[in-house]
Amino acid sequence: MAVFDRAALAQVLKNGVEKLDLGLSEAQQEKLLDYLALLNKWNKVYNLTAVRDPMEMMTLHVLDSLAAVPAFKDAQNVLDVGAGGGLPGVVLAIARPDMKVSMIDIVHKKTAFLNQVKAELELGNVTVYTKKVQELQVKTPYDVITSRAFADLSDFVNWSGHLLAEGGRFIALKGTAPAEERERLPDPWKVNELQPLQVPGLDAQRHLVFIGRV
Ligand SMILES: C[S@@+](CC[C@H](N)C(=O)[O-])C[C@H]1O[C@@H](n2cnc3c(N)ncnc32)[C@H](O)[C@@H]1O
Repeated sequence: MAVFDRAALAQVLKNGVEKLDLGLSEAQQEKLLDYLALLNKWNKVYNLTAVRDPMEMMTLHVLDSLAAVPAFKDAQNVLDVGAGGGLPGVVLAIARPDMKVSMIDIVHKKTAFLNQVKAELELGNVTVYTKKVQELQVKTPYDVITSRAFADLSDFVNWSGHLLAEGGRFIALKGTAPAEERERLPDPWKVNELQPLQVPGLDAQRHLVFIGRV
């Protein structure tokens, strides 16, 4: 089993943060490492991700989510749908402590983990829900709703559209984002932008799909 080499992981994180020009403090980078340590520990029992090697988790999960952070520049109140082990929600919450981040998942053991992360890392900007997103009702709608590896784009907007504020937008983190999936969005939704992402240390396609009301 691969060991959790914190010093080596810290170096890869530092290089990635510099490449992405995110300007995260040392304290934020330490929190990201603490999160990875928790994900690695709980994964052995809770099966939160199929990725088992901490160094792969750093690139495939943490840096992958960090690459999306600049897209949330103007966001104040974000929902991560199907957050699973906290990707991208926990990473966003650490990178942007000024932004409220809610995460929702139907699987109780995943949200138990997210609540544990919230408590241990003292993430006061995080809220966790255990239910189907279709059943979530909130007083204040979200200005950005995001997801990563969640569902087909049509299901994503159909199931969570009632939670998006007027003038808000969806940001889906996707691998290739096939044109066919982008083109058959139901009314009133349309893709406004498809932005390729470069994840440090990852030689694979990544895209952000921005969706808004027509
Ligand atoms: C493939 S995982 C992705 C997890 C995480 N976003 C990531 O990138 O690692 C999809 C997650 O969506 C959750 N999910 C599926 N249907 C859902 C629904 N209707 N409402 C909320 N969560 C849902 C699943 O339990 C699962 O944790």
